[in-house]
Amino acid sequence: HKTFYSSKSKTHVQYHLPPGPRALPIIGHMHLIGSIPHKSFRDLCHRYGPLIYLRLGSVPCVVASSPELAKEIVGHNELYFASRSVTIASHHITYDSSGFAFVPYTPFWKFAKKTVMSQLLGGRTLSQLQPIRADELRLLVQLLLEKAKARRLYSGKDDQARVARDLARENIDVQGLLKRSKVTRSKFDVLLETILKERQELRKKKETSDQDSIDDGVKDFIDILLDIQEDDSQEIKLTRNNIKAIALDLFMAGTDTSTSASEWALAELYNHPAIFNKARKEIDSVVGKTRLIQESDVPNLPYLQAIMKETLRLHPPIPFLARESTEDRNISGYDIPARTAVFINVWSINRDPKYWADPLEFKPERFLVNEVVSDRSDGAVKSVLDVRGQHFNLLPFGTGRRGCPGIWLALQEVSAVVGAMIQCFDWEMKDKAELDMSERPGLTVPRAVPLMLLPVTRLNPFG
Ligand code: HEM
Repeated sequence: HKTFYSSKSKTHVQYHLPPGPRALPIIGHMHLIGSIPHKSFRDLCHRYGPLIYLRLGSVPCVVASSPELAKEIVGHNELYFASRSVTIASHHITYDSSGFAFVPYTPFWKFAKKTVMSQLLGGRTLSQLQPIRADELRLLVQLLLEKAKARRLYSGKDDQARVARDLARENIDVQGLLKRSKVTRSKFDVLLETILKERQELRKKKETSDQDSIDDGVKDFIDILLDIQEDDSQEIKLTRNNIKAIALDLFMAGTDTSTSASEWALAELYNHPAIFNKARKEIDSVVGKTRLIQESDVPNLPYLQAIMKETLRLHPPIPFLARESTEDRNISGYDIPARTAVFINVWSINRDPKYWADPLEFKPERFLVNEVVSDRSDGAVKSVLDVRGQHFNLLPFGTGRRGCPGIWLALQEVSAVVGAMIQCFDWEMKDKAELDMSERPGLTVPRAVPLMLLPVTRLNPFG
């Protein structure tokens, strides 16, 4: 039992906290967290149980590492754990928390999330922008075909979005370092201001001209946000900073995650040629050999979908869900005081032999037949174990109202990209060794060693 001062009731309250190691003065348990926090959390949970209490500097934290606890915390009690704590760096980089991914649970967050879910990442916008994504995939495959001709290694470095992506990564790597985050933000700001100004000029031109030719009816994220800003009937008036912060949030949350998932998928496929060949057979029989795979093929490719799920299970790009409690809650017999940082260790749940057979093996087959679960107690509705947040032993996208709004986009797009890599190329390594599968230290889970493979053209869908 520990006594805390409660600012709400203005009294001292006794809490029955979850177990944990002994804390040091000032730093608390900081010294126990290594460069890969989700691994340190797993090791501590092995010693002290699936729910532990830590103090990271002055921040009280709870780590949960079982599906049952995940269900109790972010499922049954989701309303009390729907906030996020704001670090100084993330506050600064996201325009003083004017966005929504890294902010607490507030009316603004609700408005922004609703807007993002229904408009920016809603079905209509995503299908309208589908031709742009298809074009990007075509360009990527063409680039790789050229590399294959020249027998050059591909490391993703030719990507035009590299500058922006590196900036996003820079922020993640230096979390907490205010100085660096200021530099990162001002570089982002230059990029965003240019885009906004161009767009506003185009909108003005459109207003003054009656040419329909400027307007193709397709609106991207910035257009939609500017429309909302100009619409006086909206419950909240968006500021320029809000628009920039929301655009940045989507960019930061969507880029490294999708890259990490496709890179890990390709690395696992390289190490498992039988799985690679099985996926290729499926693509050949569904898509054929005369055209490039596209997003709309993905629903007809169950094995490719299983490969994506298995990749997200073993290599969740965001290894733990980071939430904050807004009220005192009792979870599994222990007290979690208000304003405690709460981490759900998705990565360790995904690798726990209690919940998965052969957890460290890359086996997409587990998602085809074996793990069919019943959604209803009468067994009437059956579905294959899914990644969308209803099965608490597999939460790569989180769950509930604070869950990832980019699930549909990510699953479609990353699957199509990986599918194209399987359909069009064989992959070789200079020395034919097994790939190094270690993770790079940090808060997301990129590969420690960049994936360097040589594409060999197997099929040119354009030729
Ligand atoms: C493989 C790709 C992706 C993975 C694994 C992933 C995973 C996640 C996870 C675990 C969370 C936290 C959820 C929670 O706390 O319950 C999250 C939040 C978020 N994701 Fe994704 N994500 C991916 C792609 C994307 C894409 C493509 C976008 C947008 C274009 C996106 C936008 C966001 C946003 C804005 C949030 C914050 C939501 C909020 O705080 O309410 N993500 N994502």
